[in-house]
Amino acid sequence: MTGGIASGKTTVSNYLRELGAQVIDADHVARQVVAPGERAWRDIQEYFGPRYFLPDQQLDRRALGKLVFFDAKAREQLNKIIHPRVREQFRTETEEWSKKGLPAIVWDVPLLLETGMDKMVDEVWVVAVKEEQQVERVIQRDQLEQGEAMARIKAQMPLEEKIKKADKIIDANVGKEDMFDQVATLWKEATCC
Ligand SMILES: Nc1ncnc2c1ncn2[C@@H]1O[C@H](COP(=O)(O)OP(=O)(O)OP(=O)(O)O)[C@@H](O)[C@H]1O
Repeated sequence: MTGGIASGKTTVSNYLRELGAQVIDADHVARQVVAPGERAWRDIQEYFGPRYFLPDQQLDRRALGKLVFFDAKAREQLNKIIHPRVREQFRTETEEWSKKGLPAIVWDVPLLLETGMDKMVDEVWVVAVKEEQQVERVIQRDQLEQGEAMARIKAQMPLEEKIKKADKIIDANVGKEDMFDQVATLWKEATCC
């Protein structure tokens, strides 16, 4: 499952958990793989240096985030370090959960299409929200100015492109209850028979 910023991915994945889905969350995995001592943590130290680490050895996500927002080469390098580890962790966790006989496993990955991870799944679900609605949700949730919210939205792959690659679309322009009805139907289809 994927979708733009503040489209409703977390809301959908929390509901999927209620329905009994096992959800693997990319934000969580991305934090796991840079934990002190992990391979990506070591690679980041080697390439970016100690200034991007806090006194307790944790990665200074804010400092590194600032750097890669403005520096495309640094961003590319960081992605090169982190993405393979994230993919590996997804594969391992999925194998473990599959052995337990779960009917389906949901990957909640904001950059599913951008990173090519869509090639690793059976079905791509896109949580789709109109830009006006998205701007409103970003402004409200993150307390941002309109321009800043817009800049974040524009930095992402356009919704039309995501929709082209989707097997299933969740319309997130409607209220939560209506959105949950769609999710319940998709979950039933994916897990039945
Ligand atoms: N169908 C909906 N109707 C109204 N509000 C919604 C709906 N879906 C989500 N929201 C609200 O929109 C905001 C963003 O939703 P959510 O955090 O689930 O998005 P997200 O895609 O996980 O965001 P991000 O990737 O930026 O963390 C939240 O405040 C959430 O309560």
